[in-house]
Amino acid sequence: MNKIPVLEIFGPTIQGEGMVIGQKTMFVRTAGCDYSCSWCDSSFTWDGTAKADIRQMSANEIWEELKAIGGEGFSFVTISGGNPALLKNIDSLVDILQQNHIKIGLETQGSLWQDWFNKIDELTISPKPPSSGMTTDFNVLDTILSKLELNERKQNNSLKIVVFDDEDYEYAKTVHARYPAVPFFLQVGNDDSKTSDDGQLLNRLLHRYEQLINKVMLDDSLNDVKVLPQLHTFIWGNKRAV
Ligand SMILES: C[S@@+](CC[C@H](N)C(=O)[O-])C[C@H]1O[C@@H](n2cnc3c(N)ncnc32)[C@H](O)[C@@H]1O
Ligand SMILES: Nc1nc2[nH]cc(C(=O)O)c2c(=O)[nH]1
Ligand code: SF4
Ligand SMILES: [Mg+2]
Repeated sequence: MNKIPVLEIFGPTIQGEGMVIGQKTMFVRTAGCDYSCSWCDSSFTWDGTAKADIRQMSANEIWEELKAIGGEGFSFVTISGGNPALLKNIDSLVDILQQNHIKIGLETQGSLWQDWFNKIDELTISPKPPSSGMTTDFNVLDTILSKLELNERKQNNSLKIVVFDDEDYEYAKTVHARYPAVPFFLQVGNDDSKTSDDGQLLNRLLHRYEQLINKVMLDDSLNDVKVLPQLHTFIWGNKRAV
């Protein structure tokens, strides 16, 4: 079957995270994940609660829907999930987007490789810290990062670690020390990703952002790093598909 399981197609919005934060983009969110992070803000992609909303779509159908929703108002598409790296046939979607001169971002956790990673313009790998309950297979991560390094295309890669607590922070330092040449982002963890009280959430996240900044500023082992919030949560809270 040549279809891609899709849960959401939305935008244009801004990329709220990481290496191209602020970028105007459409999103394609695939269903299914090989992880089950304790704090996943998109758990509906894998926990069965949105099973009825999954659509099996061809790459062409996804492209048509992107145009139907986004009109002429986009030149960038971000593929996220779930873990899009579970899906070999995203290759066909990547090809269609490139034929139409659309730049492509990818969000994935670094547990699986696909050859189509080589065609992604802005590739974010987000290994998971201890608080997620997941364990990083550093052999796999090494392989993925060395494949990207060998890639001749001039693409941009980055590592982005979400931090919830001190143990996560130490984990982030380990990852940065292992791959010092890869652009490195720290992201504030949202520990209340179900609340609909946007005001309270904003206060909480701003406070946590300040704490993370303060910590990094005093830390000589994290110098060439960028510390970011999830900008979209500041604006839209925990709302879905924004
Ligand atoms: C929902 S995931 C989907 C892509 C891929 N599975 C991954 O984890 O990289 C997209 C991004 O959201 C981050 N994320 C998920 N839950 C979060 C939370 N509660 N707070 C902050 N970031 C979160 C992930 O770490 C990842 O960088
Ligand atoms: N605006 C916005 N930015 C994002 N960056 C990463 C997202 C994701 O869920 O992968 C995301 C998202 O869902 N919305
Ligand atoms: S890897 Fe990403 S989508 Fe999968 S459970 Fe973790 S945060 Fe959620
Ligand atoms: Mg998200």
